[in-house]
Amino acid sequence: MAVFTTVSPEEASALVQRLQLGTLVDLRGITSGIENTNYFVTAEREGRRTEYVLTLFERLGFEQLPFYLHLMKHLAGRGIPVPDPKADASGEILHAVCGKPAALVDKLRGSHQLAPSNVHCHQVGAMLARMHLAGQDYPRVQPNLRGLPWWVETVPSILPHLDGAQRQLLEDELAFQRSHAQSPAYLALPRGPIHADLFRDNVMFEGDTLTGFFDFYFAGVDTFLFDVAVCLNDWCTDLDSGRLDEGRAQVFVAAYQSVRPLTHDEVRLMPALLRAGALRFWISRLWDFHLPRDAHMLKPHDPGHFERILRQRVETPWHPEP
Ligand SMILES: Nc1ncnc2c1ncn2[C@@H]1O[C@H](COP(=O)(O)OP(=O)(O)O)[C@@H](O)[C@H]1O
Ligand SMILES: N[C@@H](CCOP(=O)(O)O)C(=O)O
Repeated sequence: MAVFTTVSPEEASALVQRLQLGTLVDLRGITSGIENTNYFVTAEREGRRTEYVLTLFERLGFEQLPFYLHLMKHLAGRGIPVPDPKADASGEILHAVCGKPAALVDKLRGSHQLAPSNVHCHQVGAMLARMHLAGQDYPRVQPNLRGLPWWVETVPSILPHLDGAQRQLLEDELAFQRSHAQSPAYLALPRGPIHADLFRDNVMFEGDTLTGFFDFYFAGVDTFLFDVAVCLNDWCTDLDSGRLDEGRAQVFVAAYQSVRPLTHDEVRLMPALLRAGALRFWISRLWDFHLPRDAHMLKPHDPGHFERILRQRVETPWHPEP
């Protein structure tokens, strides 16, 4: 489960009061998730109950968090359905609970769509593009902290845990991505704040209607194409084989392009970015699996899934239809 830090009702109650949200009526640990401690918090004010999500950040520090929290506020202010962080009387949205950095945000309505069809891919694609456009005037800058420099730093600690074929694949792909990242076409790709982890379990639907995106704590300034690739590798991928589902992928990209058309180079570089998106999550899953922080408390995701996806993307490059 992902409650690394136990929050008492007294501590949660003090926060709820400080944020002038009424009185605490319920506090429930959330057992999914792998990064942070999360609780559902219910508060009552003037006879009305509202649900929030309390997150205690277990890896990120006070210096990195303003980028994520203000980005959510910025996007929420522009009509993108993302949780709005709650401020105290002085306007501060980054709090401290149990000595850890913490935030309290709106709980989004709905549930995850874990078996997405074209209808869901269409909505995520269009909303992703809206989010990219809405983020373009966001003034804060922070790189994607799970980008190339982190891959380069992390791979040596993972290699001893792999067999020969896996080592070869990881080293070859890292070399390819390092060289690709120097190419003029890559360096000229459109950039801005991206979510960078918009998987099926970070999006909510009510029925077939998208109600929001959450979990912005891997966001950063990076190429928009990387965000599209991360989504295609999850929303439009057959989970057993790792193959891209051509139909869903075309729908996703067409919906994205109906809001923000891809440039010629974005279309051209799609295969390399699909590989980058697969590599990023293969590395983080291997890292969580072989070098866990607190093994009894979390269930690492299967790294083999992204190894399969990476092999598929190398063998079968994919471009969207014009
Ligand atoms: N703002 C939110 N609204 C509704 N549910 C949320 C929200 N934030 C988190 N959750 C729930 O908590 C779970 C774990 O959150 P997540 O951000 O994925 O954790 P972690 O960052 O630890 O991986 C999600 O799968 C979702 O069910
Ligand atoms: N989406 C990533 C893991 C990140 O965890 P999250 O629970 O914060 O989304 C993966 O599937 O490896």
